Amino acid sequence: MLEVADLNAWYDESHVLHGMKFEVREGECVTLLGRNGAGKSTTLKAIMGLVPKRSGSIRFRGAELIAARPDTIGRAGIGFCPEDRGIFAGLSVEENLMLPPVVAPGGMSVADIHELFPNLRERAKSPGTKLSGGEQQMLAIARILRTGAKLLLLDEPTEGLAPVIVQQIGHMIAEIKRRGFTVLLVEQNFRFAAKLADRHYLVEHGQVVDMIPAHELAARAESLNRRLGI
Ligand SMILES: Nc1ncnc2c1ncn2[C@@H]1O[C@H](COP(=O)(O)OP(=O)(O)OP(=O)(O)O)[C@@H](O)[C@H]1O
Repeated sequence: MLEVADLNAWYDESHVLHGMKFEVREGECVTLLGRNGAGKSTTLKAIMGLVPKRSGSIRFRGAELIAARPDTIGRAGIGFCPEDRGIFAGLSVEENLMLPPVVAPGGMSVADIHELFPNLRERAKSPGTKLSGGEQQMLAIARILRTGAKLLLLDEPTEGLAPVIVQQIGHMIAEIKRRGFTVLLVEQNFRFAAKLADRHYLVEHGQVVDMIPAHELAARAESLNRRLGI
């Protein structure tokens, strides 16, 4: 579904991604793991066309997106949930939910979203400012599901959340996957990622240095923890 090859990215003079290469198949949940500053968030931004300069190849469902603008990339069916979640504080939950345009058929209905995220139904009229971190995260994911995007890029969805909320987010991502969405997840919380993902890519210094299928994770956990600095 998504094939990234020889992806380079720069912030002004700073060369941050050095030939990233990985793929995500339809229906998979795949993670990018790595230490702080390894280039995981930049990889998601580069896929969305949100870095000042990038080169290489990003193929999504066969179409080359390396030269495409962010709006074209969104309309192609890729939804991005940034680390800061991007909730508009002055808008209600309902307004935030309805904000992104529908890009393709097959998105979830508001009723389906409310079934999956009951908190959002209860908080429909609340302003974005009144939401907890967990509710903001749910809203940020939920509003992508409405658009018909089939590939979700999630940047550290568990960051700063209490363990019980992290567990809820985990159940939601598993359910999203069960419903046929494909997920590319950036995570520092290795335990969380381990339960959800089919495969993991280890990122160091802007490159993929290893790929670990879920079934090899237990056997390789010790060396992986060392490399992640856990
Ligand atoms: N807007 C920016 N301008 C300049 N340099 C940046 C910018 N954003 C990130 N960087 C640099 O790019 C490198 C990769 O950062 P990135 O955020 O992609 O890493 P990461 O693996 O996601 O880590 P983290 O978990 O800390 O976000 C780091 O050296 C970082 O300082």
